[in-house]
Amino acid sequence: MKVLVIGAGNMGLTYAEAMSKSKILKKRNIMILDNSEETRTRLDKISHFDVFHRPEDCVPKADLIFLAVKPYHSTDLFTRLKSLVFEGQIVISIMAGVTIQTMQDEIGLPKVVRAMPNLPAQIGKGLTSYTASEEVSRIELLTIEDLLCTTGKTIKVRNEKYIDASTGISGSGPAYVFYFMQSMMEAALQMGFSADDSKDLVSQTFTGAVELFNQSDLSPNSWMERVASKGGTTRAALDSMEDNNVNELIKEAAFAAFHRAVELGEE
Ligand SMILES: NC(=O)C1=CN([C@@H]2O[C@H](COP(=O)(O)OP(=O)(O)OC[C@H]3O[C@@H](n4cnc5c(N)ncnc54)[C@H](O)[C@@H]3O)[C@@H](O)[C@H]2O)C=CC1
Ligand SMILES: O=C(O)[C@@H]1CCC=N1
Repeated sequence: MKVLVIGAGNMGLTYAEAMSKSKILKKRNIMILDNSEETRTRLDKISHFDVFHRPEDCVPKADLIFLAVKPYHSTDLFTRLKSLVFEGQIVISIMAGVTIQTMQDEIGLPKVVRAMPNLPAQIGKGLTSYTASEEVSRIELLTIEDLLCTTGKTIKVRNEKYIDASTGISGSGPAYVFYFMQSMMEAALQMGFSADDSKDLVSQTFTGAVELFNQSDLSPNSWMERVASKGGTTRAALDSMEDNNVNELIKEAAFAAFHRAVELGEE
């Protein structure tokens, strides 16, 4: 099976690298198409990929076309793909918002998988949700799931609404965690810690808390109660967050991303 990854940015290259290490594909079975000369020059130095700049040289050779360009580049790309694709090819898209129906109509291929990964895929700790058009067979979907699993965990969702929803939770989610980390690092600096110490204080706190959570069946609320003593310091912090409605604001932010994903699909 030959896979063509279109768009070798943060996510496309991550998937190309991960898939190339899997047993499902041989290294030479991954092709990359990117329209940035700078990116292609950089990639040419990584010998295990065949890198292309003209769709006509690679699209007809692919069994599976993995789309990883920004959503606003998709329309031009679809127009170029339409005359080059042939029946039986499968499209996998990780683009936020862009719907299966749009890809079927604009590329002209019925077999489409829509997936939403996240940035920790870069270190094999990603979470990718996915769903497929009914034209994709169960066997094809099993192979695709194996490919998506090369970057971490996968969850199959019922329909595209959940792809947009997971964009608001796991797709954009790493940025919310970094937002929280940035705020805590700024607080540490204001308290007088050095930049290095601020980084250690915050990063080890996040790592430790997440590992505790992962190794137990307790909810985040139960863990919060274990940290907070009555009348103590943590209670003061949690009360301050409650008074400022932080819980609601975080949910509002996740829904903003969800709604933006839906909106991108309508643009
Ligand atoms: N960055 C993230 O955390 C996540 C991104 N995504 C989705 O992944 C997609 C890619 O995002 P990034 O990798 O962050 O973008 P990026 O900007 O790092 O990479 C996009 C690449 O596509 C190339 N490109 C643009 N138009 C092209 C065309 N017509 N033909 C060939 N190559 C073309 C660009 O040169 C660039 O190398 C987006 O649609 C985004 O919604 C999904 C989940 C997480
Ligand atoms: O911000 C974005 O649109 C993409 C989708 C999920 C993460 N990054």
